[in-house]
Amino acid sequence: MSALLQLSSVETYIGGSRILRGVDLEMNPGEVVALMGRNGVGKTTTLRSITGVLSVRSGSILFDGKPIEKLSIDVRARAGIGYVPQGRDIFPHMTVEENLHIGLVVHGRKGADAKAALERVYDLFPVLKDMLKRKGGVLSGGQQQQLAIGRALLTNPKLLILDEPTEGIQPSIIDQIGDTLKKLKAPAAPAAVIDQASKDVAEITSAVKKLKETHALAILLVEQYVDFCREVADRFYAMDRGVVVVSGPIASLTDEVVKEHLQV
Ligand SMILES: Nc1ncnc2c1ncn2[C@@H]1O[C@H](COP(=O)(O)OP(=O)(O)OP(=O)(O)O)[C@@H](O)[C@H]1O
Repeated sequence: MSALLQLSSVETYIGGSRILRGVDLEMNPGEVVALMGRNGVGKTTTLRSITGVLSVRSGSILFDGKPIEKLSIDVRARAGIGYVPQGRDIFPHMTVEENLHIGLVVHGRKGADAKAALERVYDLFPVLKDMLKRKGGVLSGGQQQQLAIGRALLTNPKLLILDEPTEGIQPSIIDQIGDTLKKLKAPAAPAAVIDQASKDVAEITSAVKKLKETHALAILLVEQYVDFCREVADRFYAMDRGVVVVSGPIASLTDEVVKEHLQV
């Protein structure tokens, strides 16, 4: 099978600093790949180099067999690269419907074509159809992520890039907060918070799994939450200081690897 995406020796600079120091990464069509690593090692920079938000200094990026490293963000998006940035980037004061319509307008989809694209998103994420008139900002974290993914799907991407889909709702962190609060003898409130966080992560997990089952779509996700990666990814890459230090099938992401390369 020929690779959908291939990064070879990619070097990217930010303000004179060499942030990526020769990244090699490959994805096949339909694969879910987790890009992992501690804070500041270059994961988001790698994603931005692929989408074109940052330009690469040297090395090559092939998408569908063609070099894309010199193309603009728009051209890469039209070639089939969909991107959901960190923080999801939805408009909190606009309704779900308006958020999706903006996606259609930006990508020039109209009429029957636009309607079909929307129906596909509603089929995948029925909760969005139930909440069309709600403001984006009042949705739960899991629902906001579905909205952001839904909007990115309106371009019919071959590759969907997700930057930290569980960001801000990691139960491990909330658990710790919960434990601290429990020690302060206030168990009621944190239990509710933990329930919501687990629900959000469950929703995001199921959204990614659903995409995996129903689309010939490859997904590259940056994620620090190891259990989530083990649940959804086929393979992983772990980065350290601007290079990939270990990669393999997700089953080879052992606790030792986590301890050596991922744990803070
Ligand atoms: N706009 C910027 N200006 C200067 N340095 C930056 C900028 N953006 C990122 N960096 C630096 O580049 C390095 C890599 O950042 P990057 O965001 O790619 O890391 P990351 O692995 O995604 O980590 P995180 O999980 O913290 O986002 C960091 O050391 C960061 O300080």
